[in-house]
Amino acid sequence: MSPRRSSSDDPFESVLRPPADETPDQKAIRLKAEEEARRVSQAIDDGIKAERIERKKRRIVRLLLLGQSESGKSTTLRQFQRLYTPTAFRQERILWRSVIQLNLTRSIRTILEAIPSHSPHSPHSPSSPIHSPIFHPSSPPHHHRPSQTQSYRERSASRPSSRRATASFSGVSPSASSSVTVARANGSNSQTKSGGSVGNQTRSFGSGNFDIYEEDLPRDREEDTLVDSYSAFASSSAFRGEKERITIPVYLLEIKERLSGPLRHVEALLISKLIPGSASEEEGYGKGKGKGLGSSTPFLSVNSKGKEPDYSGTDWPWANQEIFIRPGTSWKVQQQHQHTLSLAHPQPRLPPQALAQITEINGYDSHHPHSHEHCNGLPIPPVPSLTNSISTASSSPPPTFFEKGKHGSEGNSEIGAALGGGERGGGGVMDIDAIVANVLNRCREDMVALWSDHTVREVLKRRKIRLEEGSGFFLNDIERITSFKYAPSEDDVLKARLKTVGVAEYKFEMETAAGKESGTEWRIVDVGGSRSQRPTWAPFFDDVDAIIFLAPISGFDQVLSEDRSVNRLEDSVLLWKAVCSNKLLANVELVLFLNKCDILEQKLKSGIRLSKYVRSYGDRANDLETASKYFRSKFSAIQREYSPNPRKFYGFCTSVTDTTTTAGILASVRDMVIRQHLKQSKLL
Ligand SMILES: Nc1nc2c(ncn2[C@@H]2O[C@H](COP(=O)(O)OP(=O)(O)OP(=O)(O)O)[C@@H](O)[C@H]2O)c(=O)[nH]1
Ligand SMILES: [Mg+2]
Repeated sequence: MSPRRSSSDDPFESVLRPPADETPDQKAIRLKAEEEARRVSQAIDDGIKAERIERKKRRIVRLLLLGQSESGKSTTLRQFQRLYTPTAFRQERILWRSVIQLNLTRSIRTILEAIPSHSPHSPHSPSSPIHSPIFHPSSPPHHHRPSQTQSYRERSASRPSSRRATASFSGVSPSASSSVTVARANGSNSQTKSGGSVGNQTRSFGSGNFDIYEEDLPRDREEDTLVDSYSAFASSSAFRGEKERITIPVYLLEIKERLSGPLRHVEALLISKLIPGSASEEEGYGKGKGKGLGSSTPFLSVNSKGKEPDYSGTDWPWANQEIFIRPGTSWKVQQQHQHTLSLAHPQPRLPPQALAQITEINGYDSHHPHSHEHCNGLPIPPVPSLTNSISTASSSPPPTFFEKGKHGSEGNSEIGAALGGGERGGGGVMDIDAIVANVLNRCREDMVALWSDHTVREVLKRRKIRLEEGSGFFLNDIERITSFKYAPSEDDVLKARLKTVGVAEYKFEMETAAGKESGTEWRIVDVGGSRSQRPTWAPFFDDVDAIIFLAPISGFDQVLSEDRSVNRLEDSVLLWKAVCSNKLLANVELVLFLNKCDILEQKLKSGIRLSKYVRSYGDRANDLETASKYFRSKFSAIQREYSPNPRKFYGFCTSVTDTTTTAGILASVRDMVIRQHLKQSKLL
């Protein structure tokens, strides 16, 4: 085949070919024009290159934080802030108080919901509230062991035998060399409520790399049966041993009744404060779809008429939903505004530099279906200014919650009046912070009693609710957090949980010596990690210098809260594969944080065997060191196998809530990223 014929296959050739009858003059003109076109094209290329070099000279480093929801991305961001912009971090600390109060309130609510309520046959049904003559909140409840008890029997139903389950995940080919096998065992007491429990799975799942063993019954169904089947008056005084009856003392029912209303009210206030026009993310299941937060919120109902809010039933809009903040809502700015309005607790204004750190990426957000003006597809009416609308008698002494010996639902009425203020009259203004602090302080004793009660611990254990391992755990700090003077510590801010939805880029003008020396401006991009959020990541893959990928390896026995059919560890591995194999990221440095090692260690020490969930772990020692080494080698093998170009493996075992260890790791990451950045600048 002649070259001429071959080139005639090119559709451009006939167009670009010089005319056969071209004169020498015409040829000279054509060549000149072509030369000029080449010069222009070269100038454009040079311009682009110069711009890149200029940007690199300015040393703007862009770091992307990736990983599943609750993996620790935002916590890592906060660690960067703590280390490199300490002044702003210190000044922002107070703004986290509401988040921490909300985390605590929700943990208590989880406990309250775990305690069985009144039996339909019990005289302690809601229509006949408990008035125990021997109970007084000022005395520690555990000093009283009322003879009258309620109990429930754990169902001793036989469970189906182990069955091996497999299913394939699209886009990821199984690989023997990087395989991790995850198995699940029966009744292993190894699930946390907040992360979703493996035991809730009703269907099999897995991939070539993950073989999941499903042996449990669906947890929710089992628990419902547990609660429904208790008998009103058990004769046993305490426990009859494992798998037997637990008696629920009356004082616990009283605490439950006293706390439920006020805490829901506090929750409503805090949510309204953090996200006026609150929205709930429309994902996962078992979540209250179609319910907007409008004028029928408990807060508004108590506020407008001073009557007691109705917290019962399923109308509670946030009952099963995690609260999130969209970057576009600038909750810190919002809170700052509310603090400025506050009369009871005025706060200093944040310096503009602290506020300017939050860069909103509105162009992206505005296309997102979960815009903050909508809740589950329904428009949300604007929420009136809360600070101005809560009226109470600030000049009169604080209302006494328990001092008049009121119990049960009357306690709720009183606190409702204290909160709503309609009945109390008075012309003062009490801000949300003051009301929340007041209510939490008054609930303090009950909350402490609840969390320290061994019946409660047993109920939680039976229900496989492990709050200690979940996000936003503050139950060991109730006294401190419910004090009127409570101001969050650095550790508190790092432990606080606030879900991210959307994408936000944070600019770091380094305050510290280390940062200044490098002369580098850092831009850290934090993304939402839940499944519905992941399509938002790709637009940020362009022009990124490094990625910190967080894989919470403690999640080997948990499932995703947004999809309870997916094991957390399996999800992390699949995500890691996707990131490693992404062509856009082929030349990006990847840093892996095998995170939540502290929780992993706790789990292993408590006797949970990793090999029950990860079959390929085999008979290795069930300790942190061996487990983290094992995970490191697995993740490293995946990177090696899936990366389009060879790249170095940077893997760290982390607990990003721990300030000391994380400081060293972030310093190494920073140095490595800067070194790579400089190298690339020189290459340009
Ligand atoms: N004990 C412990 N808790 C951690 C660790 N890392 C993060 N957490 C906590 O886990 C919770 C979730 O962390 P986040 O940083 O909010 O998770 P995220 O990846 O940003 O999650 P999304 O915003 O939903 O994508 C927070 O309460 C953190 O304090 C860790 O290493 N150990
Ligand atoms: Mg986050």
